[in-house]
Amino acid sequence: MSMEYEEQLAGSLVDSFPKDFGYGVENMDMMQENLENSPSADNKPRILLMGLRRSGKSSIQKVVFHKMSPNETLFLESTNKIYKDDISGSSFVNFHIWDFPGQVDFFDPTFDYEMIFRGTGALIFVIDAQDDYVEALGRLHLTVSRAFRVNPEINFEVFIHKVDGLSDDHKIETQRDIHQRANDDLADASLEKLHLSFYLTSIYDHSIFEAFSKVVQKLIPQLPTLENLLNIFISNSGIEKAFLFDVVSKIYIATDSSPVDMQSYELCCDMIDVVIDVSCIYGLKDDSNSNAYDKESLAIIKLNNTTVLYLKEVTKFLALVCILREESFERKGLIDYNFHCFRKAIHEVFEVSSSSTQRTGAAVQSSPPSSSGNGLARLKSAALNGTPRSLV
Ligand SMILES: Nc1nc2c(ncn2[C@@H]2O[C@H](COP(=O)(O)OP(=O)(O)OP(=O)(O)O)[C@@H](O)[C@H]2O)c(=O)[nH]1
Repeated sequence: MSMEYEEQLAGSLVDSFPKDFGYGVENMDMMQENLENSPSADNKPRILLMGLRRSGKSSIQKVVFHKMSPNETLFLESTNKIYKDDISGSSFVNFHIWDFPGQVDFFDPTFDYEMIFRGTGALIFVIDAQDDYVEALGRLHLTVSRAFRVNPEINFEVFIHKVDGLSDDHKIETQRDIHQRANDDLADASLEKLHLSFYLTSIYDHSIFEAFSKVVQKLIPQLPTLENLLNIFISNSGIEKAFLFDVVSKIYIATDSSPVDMQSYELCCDMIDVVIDVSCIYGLKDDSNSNAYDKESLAIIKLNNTTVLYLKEVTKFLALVCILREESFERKGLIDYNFHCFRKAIHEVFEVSSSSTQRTGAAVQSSPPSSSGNGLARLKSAALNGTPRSLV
């Protein structure tokens, strides 16, 4: 079985990867040198955060990528200029997020929206669901129609945000209404080809991480290969669900093809918090070079409902988190062997993709989170400001 498994994994690596996005791999030193000399080193894909004033754009960015606790966002000041955030220093996901001030004036000659939209992978438009959203819908239409004309390849994502203040019925009704009106506006403008995806989000639960995961996944050209590897891994190991997580942001960059249920995702996010917290408190060595998340990172949590959570390091940025039944965990040797093959395959996937991005000069993840730099600081702050939920 194991040989077959390796063959299947190898087979699935034959896919060729589009070369426009770059992601993290582990043997980075050589690559970093090349990149520093590369003129296009800063040519990273862009995710734009747009929406009316106070809709929650900066909060989303701070909570997801800077581990700010949701309550602290109450004190965020209004953004007055475009804030460019390069989150690639400590995360697998290698892109820029541009947070726009509430009112972007497309008619302002100093605002070169063509240049901005041309290099954009995804445009997230945030609508405050607790407010009257008529004005926001008008703005959404103006923004996406302009962007679409400049670059029809952009993924248009609408976050119906702050839904923590809404009842379940109200949430569904708001989503239906916004969906209907936004698409009617597009149909009136003969823009039926422009596809909008909608998400109900809040920074006070995991919905914002889940939505961001889906946005980011659409930008990962290797996604089908990753899903394929995860499917093969879980079916040969008796595992029920597996997520490949970016540890710092807790975005899952891929999962197997069985449906994602929110509780499983939350459980896995919480496990990452626990592992990093415990590692920060008890796992760091005295020298300042040690890292809270490293090659040795591994955790097994047995729940009282015969479920086992299993976390293992895959790369400097990625962890595999699995949910399985206790009886399947009895074959831990098999799971570990299959994991070994899976890990090897993941490394090959990103080595192939990074060597192809190097050849084309596109951006790749250049600096792993050094213990003294951003990475550890963020992991440490993750430990201090983990998500506001306790273990489910
Ligand atoms: N209830 C609730 N409040 C939120 C949520 N997200 C953000 N907020 C609050 O919304 C307010 C505005 O958030 P910001 O992130 O500053 O909004 P912004 O869109 O960046 O605003 P500008 O910089 O003015 O464009 C803050 O008080 C946040 O605490 C959410 O999911 N739920």
